[in-house]
Amino acid sequence: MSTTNTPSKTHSFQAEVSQLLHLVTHSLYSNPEIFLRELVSNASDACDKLRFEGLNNAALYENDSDLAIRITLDKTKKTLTITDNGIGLTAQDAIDNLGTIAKSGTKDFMSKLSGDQKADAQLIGQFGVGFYSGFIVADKITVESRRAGAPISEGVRWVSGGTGDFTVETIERAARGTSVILHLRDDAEQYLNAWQVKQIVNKYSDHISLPIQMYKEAWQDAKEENQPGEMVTTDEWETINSASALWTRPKKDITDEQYTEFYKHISHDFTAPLAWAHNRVEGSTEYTQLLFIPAQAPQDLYYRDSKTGLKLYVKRVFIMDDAENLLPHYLRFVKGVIDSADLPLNVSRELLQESRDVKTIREGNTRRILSTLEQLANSEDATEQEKFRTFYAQFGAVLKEGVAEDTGNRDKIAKLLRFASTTSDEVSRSFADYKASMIDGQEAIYYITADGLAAAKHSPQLEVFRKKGIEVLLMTDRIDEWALGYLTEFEGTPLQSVTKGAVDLGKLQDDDEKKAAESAAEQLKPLLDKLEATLKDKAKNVRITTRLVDSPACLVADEHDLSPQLAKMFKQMGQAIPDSKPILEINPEHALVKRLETDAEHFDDLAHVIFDQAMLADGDLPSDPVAYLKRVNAMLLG
Ligand SMILES: Nc1ncnc2c1ncn2[C@@H]1O[C@H](COP(=O)(O)OP(=O)(O)OP(=O)(O)O)[C@@H](O)[C@H]1O
Repeated sequence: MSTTNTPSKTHSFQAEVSQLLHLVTHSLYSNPEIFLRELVSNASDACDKLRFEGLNNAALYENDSDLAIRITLDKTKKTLTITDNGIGLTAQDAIDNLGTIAKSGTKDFMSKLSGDQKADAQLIGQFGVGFYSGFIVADKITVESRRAGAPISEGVRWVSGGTGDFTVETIERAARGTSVILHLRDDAEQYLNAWQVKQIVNKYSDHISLPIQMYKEAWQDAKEENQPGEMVTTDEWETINSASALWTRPKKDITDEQYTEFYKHISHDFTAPLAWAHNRVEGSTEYTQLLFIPAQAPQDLYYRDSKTGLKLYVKRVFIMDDAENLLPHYLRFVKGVIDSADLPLNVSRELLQESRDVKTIREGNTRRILSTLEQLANSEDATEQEKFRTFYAQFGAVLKEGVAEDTGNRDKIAKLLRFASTTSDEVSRSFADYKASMIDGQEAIYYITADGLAAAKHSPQLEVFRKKGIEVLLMTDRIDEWALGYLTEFEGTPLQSVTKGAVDLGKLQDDDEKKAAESAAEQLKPLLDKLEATLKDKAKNVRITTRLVDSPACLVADEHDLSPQLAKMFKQMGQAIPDSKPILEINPEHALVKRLETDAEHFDDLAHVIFDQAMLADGDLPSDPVAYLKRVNAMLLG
């Protein structure tokens, strides 16, 4: 037992902690029992940390290497205590870690709070807020701890009633590790019932790889005859969970609920995963993979320093979080565990980069994730299909990065891509679907990139495709243009942007159309020259097109120039790009174009208006909007 050494000192909680505690202590919880999951999870993390530090410093074990988590109940004092013999806390650790919010998951949670107590309480129930969840059931928490390897005299006692402050004092503590003592509220006395606590541990924490122990209960007959017997607590410890790392167990012994709980434990995501893949891989490199595909993108998915990668274990010893070398960057949304049988226990991040085993594991993981996604995408089952839709809505844009990043799997990734098209507003058309509905004589897969669905759908460039009944894929993700730069064909069929270069409809354009276009180009040569001269600051050149039906003109990029979309994206990213002017294509059949030939007086204004309107049709502003308006107004009044 512990004795006090120094007087206690009072500290204030960080403002966010006070805010969080106010909510925790003043709300009614839909799911109060999650406090146990959170505290057992912390105890397990503390043991993992000791195992890891112990690899280089066996003295930290203090001759006791049997790591375990113990839960004890004291009906008289009304306390529930969770004790671990993990890494423990120094006094400073206790001040720093139990007085501030470190966990990004908790910050995430705080940002989701609505201010509506009922809704927020529901959120805590699902989410859990780490250590502070203890205050859901306790009106006072005492933490007693000693850091592994520290002298007995350097134990610490941290006490708080869950309001603005906490006290910290130095104590003597023989046992290494931490005890979290919950002084239960009157309305939380059900957690003094051993049977109930066991149920909760089974529900949420069965996957924890350490033994979670409680005193065994045994039936005792009554001492006097005709009196009822009762369950009594013995002084023998009993392990109440399976106590083997979940990924080491055979698949058939693991329920969906257990997989889901495990996912929540490692990811801090409160939504169940969409799918998982669990395999023991044998061969030149041996490892176990347990990979999860989440149902919801984290907020930091696109941040440069977002947490990526998997937890790495070597022969069940925890080595590191976020081992980014185990997955390519475009699969950074995947969560899970890799347990390698071959890597050395002292493996460092630097070593991981060079290891052949790691390369093999990364390739294996990539294959597995892509095939899991393929299964969902191709499933006949409506629920599985819905899962793929959810996946794609959350992570489709990230997956596209793989087209550029992962040459070896480019074809596999291309099969998973989905787009809206001129025949479907829903992002559901695959390249294969597209190919299956190509019309006779069609030789390419046509696509257009634009800022949004409306701009894409109404683009003048699509007019001829509509007229001929040719489907065009509508690509509206910022990354599409860039990714498509790496994908020139799909299973032998070339991909062609309808906004780049001259439209080449190949066999789809009949001879009469071709001839008509050629003769128009010849006839209108003087007009084209004049337009080019007038618009020399805006357009690279001006030419006749057959792609337009209802619109007078459109802008296209030259075959080898950056498309306007990509140019815009690079500009937004602050990158310098060569200045390239678009080509103005005009529709010789359109009345406005015809007017150009006859109305010399308004030629200049009309030429500029036609150019600026082509910009507007692409969803862009004319370079001088006021000049544009003046010209239009003058013409309206003229
Ligand atoms: N049993 C324990 N032993 C040692 N340290 C602990 C223990 N419980 C909590 N801590 C310390 O307190 C910190 C705060 O715990 P909390 O549960 O609020 O968030 P967290 O555990 O950091 O979040 P995450 O679960 O994302 O790691 C932990 O990071 C850890 O340093």
